Amino acid sequence: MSSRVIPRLHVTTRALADPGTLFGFASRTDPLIWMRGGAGIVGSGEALRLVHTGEDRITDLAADWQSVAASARVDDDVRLPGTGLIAFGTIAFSAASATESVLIVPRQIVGRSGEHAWITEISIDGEAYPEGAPVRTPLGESVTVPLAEDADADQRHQALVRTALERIARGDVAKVVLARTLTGRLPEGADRRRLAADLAAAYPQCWTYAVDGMIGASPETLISVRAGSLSLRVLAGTAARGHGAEADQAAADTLLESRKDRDEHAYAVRSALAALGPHAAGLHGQDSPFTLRLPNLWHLATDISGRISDRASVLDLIQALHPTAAVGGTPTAAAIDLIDELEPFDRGRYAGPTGWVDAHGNGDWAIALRGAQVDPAGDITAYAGGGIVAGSDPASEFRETGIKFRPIRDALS
Ligand SMILES: C=C(O[C@H]1C=CC=C(C(=O)O)[C@@H]1O)C(=O)O
Repeated sequence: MSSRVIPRLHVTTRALADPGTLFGFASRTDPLIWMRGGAGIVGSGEALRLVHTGEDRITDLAADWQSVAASARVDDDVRLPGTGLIAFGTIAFSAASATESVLIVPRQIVGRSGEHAWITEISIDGEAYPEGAPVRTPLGESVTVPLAEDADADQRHQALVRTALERIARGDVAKVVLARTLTGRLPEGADRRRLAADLAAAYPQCWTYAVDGMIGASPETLISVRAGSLSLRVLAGTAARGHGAEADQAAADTLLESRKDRDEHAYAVRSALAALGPHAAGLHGQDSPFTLRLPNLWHLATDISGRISDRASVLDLIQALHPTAAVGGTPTAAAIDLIDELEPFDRGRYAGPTGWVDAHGNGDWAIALRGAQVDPAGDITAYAGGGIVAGSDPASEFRETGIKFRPIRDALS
């Protein structure tokens, strides 16, 4: 499906005195946010929206973006990651999804990184240039929204996991990631920035994202690109935090020694390395995973970095990587077929790529986990899943999804 005609954008970035926290510069109803540890970018307004669906959604967005970048006039006084022409993106997990994959160029972006802060203004060529100072509005109150699940959600998820285990035993797949949903509704007028701000406060080590209603705090870096270098953090394998320091350390140690979790993790690392191989040189990661501590859980994690060998942009690398076995499975095509067969819902942007891209093909993208899609009317669908491999236990898998819902549940309570 194709986007509309590409307009010529005029982009100006200039340095800004310390703007304080950034959330207040985003729009209340449709915030564009990408933050981690107090640094990041927030956008308001919409200069351009590129939209695609289907099998070629990522390559089509990448091609459109190249045209936008090639024709834009950019005056960038700051020249840091996140300055100049930027689009925020959220991409549907599945080629079969009815949900749109989008790149959105805001009218205004306010950003900060360390000591530096900046404002970027974007106009469509020929238009009067937008005026000066960024406008911050106070964040609305947190809201309490119960997220509902069906009475038999536990039994249903366990039945799915058992079916997946049968298919694994039969040799159809070695790993498949299965998810479930919770639903709720934001009260009218609720400030969506508040949800993102609460997630960022509770999970400062995660990427807090908000793009086209997809809002969450993801620990998993799908891919970061900076001037020819790439890096990513692969996560797969999960354990609940223990109560008390000793039990907590024991939980991490058990996770690190768990054969089942190590297998689950290895599939995800292998799929990322295989996807990046044709585009990268000097790829390296740890020989064995480390345990990543988050407020709600432990993950097995591997950091990978390398150099881009073929001038691929961050969007090209997303096309190569998505879906990794952290959210799809192994082998990829058979796992995606199994997900389509077993999960009774369209994943939308859940487990899809979300992040930002600049005019040079740099950017940071996470896998859209630990979040929810909030539609314009306020309907919320939250998603969480887990990797199933030989040896997975259906009851534990259900509990694991419960732990992964905590960020969004807590932010709404
Ligand atoms: C699929 C999810 O998490 C993935 C990322 C980290 C650990 C995972 C796991 O242990 O199953 C999943 O692969 C999710 O949060 O919905």
